[in-house]
Amino acid sequence: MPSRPIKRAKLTEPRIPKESAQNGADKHATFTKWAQDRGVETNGVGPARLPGRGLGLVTSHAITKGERMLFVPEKAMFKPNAKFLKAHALERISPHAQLAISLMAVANSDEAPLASWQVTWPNAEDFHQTLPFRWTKVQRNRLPPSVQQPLERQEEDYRKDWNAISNCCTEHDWLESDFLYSWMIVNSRSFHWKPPRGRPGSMVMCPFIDYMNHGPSGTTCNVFQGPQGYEVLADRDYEAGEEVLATYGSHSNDKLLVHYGFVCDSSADTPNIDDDIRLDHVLLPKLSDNIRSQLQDVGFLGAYALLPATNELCFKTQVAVRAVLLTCNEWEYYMSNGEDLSSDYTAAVKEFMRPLLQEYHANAMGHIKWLHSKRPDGHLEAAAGLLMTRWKQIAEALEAYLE
Ligand SMILES: C[S@@+](CC[C@H](N)C(=O)[O-])C[C@H]1O[C@@H](n2cnc3c(N)ncnc32)[C@H](O)[C@@H]1O
Repeated sequence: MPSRPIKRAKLTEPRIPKESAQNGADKHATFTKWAQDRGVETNGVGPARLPGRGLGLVTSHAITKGERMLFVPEKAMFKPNAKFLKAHALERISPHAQLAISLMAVANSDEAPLASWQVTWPNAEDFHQTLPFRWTKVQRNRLPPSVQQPLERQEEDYRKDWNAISNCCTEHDWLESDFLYSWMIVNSRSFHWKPPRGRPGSMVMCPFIDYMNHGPSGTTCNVFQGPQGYEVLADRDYEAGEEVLATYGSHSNDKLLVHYGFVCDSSADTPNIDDDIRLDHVLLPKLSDNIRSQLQDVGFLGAYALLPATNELCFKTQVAVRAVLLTCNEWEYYMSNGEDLSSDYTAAVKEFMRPLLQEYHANAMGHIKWLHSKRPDGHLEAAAGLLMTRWKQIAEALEAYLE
């Protein structure tokens, strides 16, 4: 293969100083030292490889509830390069693009000051496998309908960002694939930082905390922004060897899949209060224009869902179906009070939804069968594995409700 000029060096292959050009545990030890030299405090936690989730943070000794596990001072954060952005008239591009292009600039500089950190990040191929944004058309056509909209939005955001910085990349002879990689790194590992004393906020990268994997609300450590930096406190007592999680937000698995390329457990045995099974594509076509317009007026049009953790339809769905079944008076009473005026319509709502959910269940089973037929031995590659997991969650939630 012809060698490429240094300026075009890919972010996937950062120029790495000799002392950090190591494999496995060594590169993490080098990075840990690099982070500590910049003021990052670690207490009893370190990186480890975990099946099915890349790297994560694991306790090396017992930790008591409330103890500080990590601290990342502001000075250790990587921030958008204001000087670079100003020089290229890029101050008004999105915060995401500002951070991504600043990351590219630093990675392509002669010093490559983040190299020890970069080698701990996933490579472009990891993103291609797990992010629907990078999947083939065939794989994307197998996604649940509820995932299509956020996926289109993400693509639109990326396209806007690329259009905004493409001239700058041409000027520096940087490739779009490098920007895309940088954009995906920011997408999956950045934080919002609002400095004290009213200084403007931005998206930033925080060394070490970015090892932390996600857990649903109520199952994770407390990660919060203090005046000096980001802090992680133990939410409970930990034994040595336990994974320490953060929550990226109370996101459904659809959102986690589109945005981060994974899904959390979500079943009756492992209830995940953040997950929902979106039903817009089954319910909206059954609502007349008149009903839709009434729902729009009261802010209840769309975002209908089945909640697997409680095995119930969400309140919005209850309202929408009651808009079809009840008189105007009864419907308004239900909306205001959360209960029916006279007889309880919960069973009638369920009967209304039953054929729609049965059809969606048949659809889910069709996808599961197709995925299984591709690899009857069960060894699915990453994208197919994620699709299989999500369709199984959808099918199980629908079955539980229909029972
Ligand atoms: C901030 S990074 C966490 C560190 C990452 N696991 C790594 O190997 O570098 C976020 C990425 O970790 C993975 N991840 C986070 N939480 C996960 C989870 N609960 N299950 C599986 N993968 C997870 C996803 O690929 C996500 O985009």
